[in-house]
Formats: sequence, C-alpha cells, structure tokens
Amino acid sequence: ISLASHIGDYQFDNLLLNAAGVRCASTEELDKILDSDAGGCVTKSATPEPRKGNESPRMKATSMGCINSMGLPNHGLDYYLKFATEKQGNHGKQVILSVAGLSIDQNIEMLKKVQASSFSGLTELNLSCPNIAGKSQLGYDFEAVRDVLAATFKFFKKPLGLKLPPYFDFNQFDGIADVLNDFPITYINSINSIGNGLVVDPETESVVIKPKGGFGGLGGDYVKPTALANVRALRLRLKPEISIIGTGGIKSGKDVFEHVLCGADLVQIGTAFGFDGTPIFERISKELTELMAQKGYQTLADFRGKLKTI
Ligand SMILES: C=Cc1c(C(=O)O)[nH]c(=O)[nH]c1=O
Repeated sequence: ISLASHIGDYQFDNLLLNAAGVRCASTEELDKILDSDAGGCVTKSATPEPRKGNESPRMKATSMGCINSMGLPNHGLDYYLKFATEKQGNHGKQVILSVAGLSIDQNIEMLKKVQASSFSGLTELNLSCPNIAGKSQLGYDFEAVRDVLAATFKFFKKPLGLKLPPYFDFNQFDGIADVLNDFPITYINSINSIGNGLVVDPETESVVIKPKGGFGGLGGDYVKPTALANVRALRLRLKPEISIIGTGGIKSGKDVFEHVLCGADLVQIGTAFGFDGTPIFERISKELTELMAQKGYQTLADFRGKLKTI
C-alpha cells in the first residue's frame, strides 16, 4: 500500500505535510518535521522582513480545535528561502516555501526574490491571512486575485501554489475558479482557517485572545465540513492541471481519506499537529494504511475524487 502522491513534477513519498503556521517558524521545528514520517514540510508564511506578530494571548486551544490571531510572526523571507534552498534535493522530502505579503506590492517583491534565487521548489502564496488588523483576506477579492496573478506570471516561472480562504457560497466557488483557471497555477491549498470567529469564556465573561477584540481564525473540528466542501467544489471546477492540497480538520487517517475522496492530492495538518507534534504523522499514516487495506485500495489514486453522491 502506498501513500505516495505528487504535485506537478514534485514527488512526495507520503501525502502528509504540516500546515503553514504550526510548529514551523524555526529551522529546528522544520527539521523535526523533515525527520518525521511527514512527506515534507511547509514554512511559516514569510513577510519581507521579520515580524513579532500580534500581542499575546494570540492562540487558544478549545475542545473543538483552536482560535488564533498570531499576526504573522516570522523570521522574514531570507531565513526561509535559505532553509528551503539548502534542503532541496536531499531528504527526498519537499520543503514548500510559504509567503504572505501585507500588500500586493510585498507579494510581488517577495516572488521576484524567489524567482531570482536558486530555490527550485514549490512556493505557496498565502492569499488568506485573516489576522492583520485593517487588512482583509485578499482571497475574497476576486479581481484583486486576478491582478496579483496577472502581475506575478509576467515574471514568475517557478511552480506556484495558492493558499485560499474558505468559501461559503456556490457563486464564490464559481468566482474564484473562473480566476484560477486563467493562470498556470501548480496547486491550490484549501482551506486556511475560518477567519474572524469568536470564542467566549462564560466563566470570565471574556474573549480568550487579545488581538482584534478576540476575533480570530478557527481551526480543527470547527472547520472540517467547510474544508471538505472547498476541496470538493474546487476539484469539480478547476482544470485538472491544478492540483489540490486539502487542509482543515484532519486528526485521523479517516479524515485524510475523506479529503482524498473529495479530490485532495496532498493534505496538511495544522491544529492537530499543534496538539500532538510530529508523532501524528506516523499515527495517521498507519491509520490511513489500515483503512485502505480494509477497503482493498493499494494507492491514493484508487479512490481520489471518487466521492459518491446520492
Ligand atoms: C499568515 C497568517 C495567518 C495566521 C497568522 O499568522 O495570524 N493565522 C492563520 O490562521 N492563517 C494565516 O494565514
């Protein structure tokens, strides 16, 4: 039984990755993921310069997942570009470089730097950070997405993935797919956290995180049905050359199976990886392998995208 998969020409012996932002801000954390059963890793989304991020408390675990408003704390693009470039070729595991500018100009500036570098791996452009005060998620402004992609593909010739926010309406699925199908995108990654949720503590009668009056991105059990819907809806609408990474609500082999049934080529684990650490990759690989054996599947292609309707 094989858990191998690919994104474009990039091979992964295991379809499991971490989700950007979780235990992946330092090279030590990234090396731990590469040394685990994960098929590769993705860096914390980078900004042009290092950032401290939002004030704490900025993340809170709950019984159903977590809420965060980290505010893009990271060591800056050069730090991650250096790491990703050093790692390419060895480990047999891909390092995906995630970038999240605070403006279209910053995104273009960073992608120009990546294009000019010797990095030959996958770059993930994050269009969906919900936690920068005063900044809306670019992924909800379809014409802005079209502008960014048009400007990007004038000079960017390396493989590019997009981290998308969750969409909640068929007009939105149609709208974003119409834009994405016009460009040579290597993959899309759905979903980022469900933005601007609110967790309240009835004991203290207070919010639980400090930034933005307590509003933050939701991950974990809160988001799995929305994540599966976005993977499925985009798989049905996007041209086959665009691969899909499924992210959201994964904490077991069964959850991975559901994402692949909906069309995912790879999957990323955020909240649950935050709770369990790198042993989760071995556990979930075992659970998925057992589930596939019970069902008589040898490879992910045997069931990918084959969700039945009734
Ligand atoms: C890149 C910033 C993000 C953050 C953050 O750094 O606050 N949190 C998320 O849930 N998703 C993001 O995309």
